[in-house]
Amino acid sequence: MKILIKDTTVLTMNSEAPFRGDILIEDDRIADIRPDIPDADADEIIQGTDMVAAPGFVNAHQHTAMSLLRAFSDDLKLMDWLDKKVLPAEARMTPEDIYWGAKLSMAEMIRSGTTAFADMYIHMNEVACAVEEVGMRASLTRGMVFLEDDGGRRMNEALDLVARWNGQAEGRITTMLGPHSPYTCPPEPFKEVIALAEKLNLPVHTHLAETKEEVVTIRERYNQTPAEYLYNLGLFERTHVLLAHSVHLTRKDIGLLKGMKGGVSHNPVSNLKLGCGIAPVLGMMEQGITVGLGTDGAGSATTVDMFEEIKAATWLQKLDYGDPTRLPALQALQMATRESAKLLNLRDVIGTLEVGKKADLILIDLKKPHLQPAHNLESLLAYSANGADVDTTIVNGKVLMRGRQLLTIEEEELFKQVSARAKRITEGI
Ligand SMILES: CSC[C@H]1O[C@@H](n2cnc3c(O)ncnc32)[C@H](O)[C@@H]1O
Ligand SMILES: [Zn+2]
Repeated sequence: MKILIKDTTVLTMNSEAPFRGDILIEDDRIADIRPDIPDADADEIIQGTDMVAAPGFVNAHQHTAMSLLRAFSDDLKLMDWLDKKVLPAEARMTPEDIYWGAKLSMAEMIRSGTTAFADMYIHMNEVACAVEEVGMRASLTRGMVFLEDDGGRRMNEALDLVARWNGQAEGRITTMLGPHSPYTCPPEPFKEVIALAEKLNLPVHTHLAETKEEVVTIRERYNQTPAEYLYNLGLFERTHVLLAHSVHLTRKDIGLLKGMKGGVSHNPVSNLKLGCGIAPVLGMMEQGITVGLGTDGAGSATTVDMFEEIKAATWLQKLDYGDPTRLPALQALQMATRESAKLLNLRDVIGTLEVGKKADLILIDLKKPHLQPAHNLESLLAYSANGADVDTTIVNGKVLMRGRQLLTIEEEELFKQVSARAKRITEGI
């Protein structure tokens, strides 16, 4: 199968300036990028005039099925929100609910230009089924809380997910192990997970230092910061690690993360809405730590549109430093693409438009009042564009949305399913 995107503006997300050209996709890969590629034997030609072709966004931290809890409970502190609202609702979620919730998030992600995501949640087999069907790329993790003895059930589910799904769906699905956080995972089970991750060569996906309360709790329990806790367990030297949040880090903590494989998913909209604080994004980057972008679940962030994260990320750093030159447009866009791809351990696979990489890309329609005139494309995309400007979304060489029509998700049925399920799950809570 050959798809030729003609006469478009190519933004690779590497350092070169945007340029006019064609993009040839052969099967699942980008085969050529240059002006005037002959269209003789293309199976499909997409006219890219007035569009920007860019790598699809990589959402580095999601709880996809939490879309079922969108706008269910807002304006609460993290622990009140989790304990009083989210956990009771999650206890009612069936595997089928998770399947439909994940699909709802995927519809929103495809519509807003995300092609890959990292997900930590429960009933992940159903999320994998939805990913296989819908055609996105995902790194899936069974989130594990070890606050009471479950006879190894969560760990078995995590390993079962790995055995069944790692490398499946034409290689679009990869897996990680997911101890939820320092405050829900005591040292012994955490160490067990780290040993397994090292043995099975799997990355670890966890939350870190999201709130000040977490810092106080870990100090009371272990006389350490949350980052010291993970460091002293040996996590950073043993495997690739994806750390969500990392808002409350000391200078010393940042030093402990330096040199780690993997890095940090910054989730600025969730952090803003839950009043968590501003992550030391530039401080981490100065130490060479990879910082990508994620939304967190729609239950906290309310949307999973990466354009919102890009805006929030850059504006927060400008505000924090009182300096508008900080975290400029291209760097914020790179966080959402190339840097997040590194966090998913897919550095050589996706995240930039390059010949030989997987064909995960989007076309953004510039013929919109808020995207004219086109003085500077990077500024337009980072500061003016939104998810609804995405015209076409392609993953692994397959078109998932063309002209804003979803091709692998039937939305009428989806909306019917999620509204009934969301009502049942949340009733009376
Ligand atoms: C055990 S699966 C993952 C678990 O994480 C919960 N969660 C959602 N958002 C957050 C957040 O911002 N911080 C910590 N934990 C979060 C989710 O509800 C699941 O229970
Ligand atoms: Zn999270």
